[in-house]
Amino acid sequence: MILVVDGVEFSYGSRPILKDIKFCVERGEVLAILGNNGAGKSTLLKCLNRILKPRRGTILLEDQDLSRLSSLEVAQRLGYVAQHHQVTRFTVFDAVLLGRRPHVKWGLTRQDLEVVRRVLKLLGLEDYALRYLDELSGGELQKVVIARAFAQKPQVLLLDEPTSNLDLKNQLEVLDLVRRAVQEQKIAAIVVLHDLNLALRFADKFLFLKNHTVYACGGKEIMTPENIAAVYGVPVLVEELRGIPVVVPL
Ligand SMILES: Nc1ncnc2c1ncn2[C@@H]1O[C@H](COP(=O)(O)OP(=O)(O)OP(=O)(O)O)[C@@H](O)[C@H]1O
Repeated sequence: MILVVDGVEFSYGSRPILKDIKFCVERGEVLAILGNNGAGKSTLLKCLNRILKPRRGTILLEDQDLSRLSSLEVAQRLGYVAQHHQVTRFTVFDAVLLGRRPHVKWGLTRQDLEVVRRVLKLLGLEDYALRYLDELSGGELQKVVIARAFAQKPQVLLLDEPTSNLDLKNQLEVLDLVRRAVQEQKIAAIVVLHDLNLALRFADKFLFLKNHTVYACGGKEIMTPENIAAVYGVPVLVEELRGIPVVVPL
């Protein structure tokens, strides 16, 4: 297991948001975190990246207690893409280069620049390298922050709604790149998604959050009409279309 979460609890002030959260992720796996607006998905990702400190519970990253790692180790090993992005007057190249910062010792190496070039190419951003972030569209910016997380070469990618600003082609491309990176580099990705069909297409494992806790966690077998209706309050059909399961609201 690359990540084991056991009994995590978190409150904003006296308001409990996460209770007894338990799940694990293996190398080579993409886990989709699913649930209603306000269910606590982003809060959970922030606990996993140590932006927030759980009140209780343990998070093990490759058998090491996350709370005992240095900030540098956290930055080297966990790549986090937030739901909202700050726009700075950086070029795309420099913004992606920032992903290498946790790995830089004395100065940038040729290898760091090469990683950035490769990632820009992978995401189809080569022609944007010298453009400024505040001159990009929402979708272009989203690809840049994903590129930065890729350049970081983390052990676990934590992506909060990475496709929310992307058109259909880019949604499929970006999630396919995440999936390939996870398989090829034997890392893991934990992705918050609202689109159940994208989740079914790209994730290996699914975690439903409901009433502050894990309602269900497992493989495709948990993506049943009963579970989806219970979590989202919407009756649905789950049918196979050319071998791909598709969720259709009724
Ligand atoms: N900084 C904060 N202070 C207090 N409450 C917060 C804070 N951030 C989030 N919350 C509350 O915690 C709950 C969970 O929020 P969170 O953003 O984790 O939900 P989410 O499942 O990611 O939602 P969405 O799907 O809408 O993005 C919500 O009720 C939200 O209002």
